[in-house]
Amino acid sequence: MSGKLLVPYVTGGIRPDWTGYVEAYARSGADMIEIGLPFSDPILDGPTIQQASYRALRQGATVRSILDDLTEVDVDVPLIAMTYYNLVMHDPAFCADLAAAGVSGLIVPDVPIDEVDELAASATAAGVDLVLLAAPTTPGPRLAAIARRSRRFVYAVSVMGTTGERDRLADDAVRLARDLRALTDLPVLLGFGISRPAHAVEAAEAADGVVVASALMRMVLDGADPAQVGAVVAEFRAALDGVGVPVPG
Ligand SMILES: O=P(O)(O)OC[C@@H](O)[C@@H](O)c1c[nH]c2ccccc12
Repeated sequence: MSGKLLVPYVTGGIRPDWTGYVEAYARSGADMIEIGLPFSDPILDGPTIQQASYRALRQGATVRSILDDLTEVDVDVPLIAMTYYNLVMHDPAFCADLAAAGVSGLIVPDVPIDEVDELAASATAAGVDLVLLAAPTTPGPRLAAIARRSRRFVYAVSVMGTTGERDRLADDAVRLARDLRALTDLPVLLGFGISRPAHAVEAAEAADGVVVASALMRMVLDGADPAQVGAVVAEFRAALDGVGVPVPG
């Protein structure tokens, strides 16, 4: 076992039985699970997660309905919510509601670090870890601040642009992960464009693990059931477990 972390994603409310994906991911070796709370204007998302968000919203998914669904889920794996600031900023109870539903982390990618104080305070008060993101163009001093203020892990965004599948890991990704590793003892997880187990292996040379979303959500949009998507999560798990382990013979 390499100890590399695997964080698969699912859009909350994508199907009536969507929590089945959460359970399948947990059984397939996920270390944490990212739950997208769909928002109508997901500016950082590429076509796959956009489509998943719209589909969930059309089916009536709300923050409330998703958190209610999650209270019924019994998994040992930490749940990390991801959403946009719009859904968070008007609701003083947002972080407390997450905690009450068993969610222990939060990613809000459109809050710049200079404006994160209020949200960070309410997350801390609720016992929710606010995960901050860094990008390949983030300047050094800012990178240090992000590394210092992030909780649970630091999210290293592998490319400038939107979420979505890519053919190969960006060169900048490995450099960013290395830079962050030098700044913090928290795990550094790479995300954006990790679409195949081979990408995860490459990413894990420098990072402590990966976030995988679009590659899984494309399957979900195409109708794959929890067991089928869980099988792909298990492939990522097996690939990461092989990192740094000598090949026998
Ligand atoms: O979809 P990808 O390329 O595998 O990347 C993960 C990413 O989608 C997921 O972590 C996430 C979904 N929406 C986001 C918005 C911003 C930052 C991160 C996210």
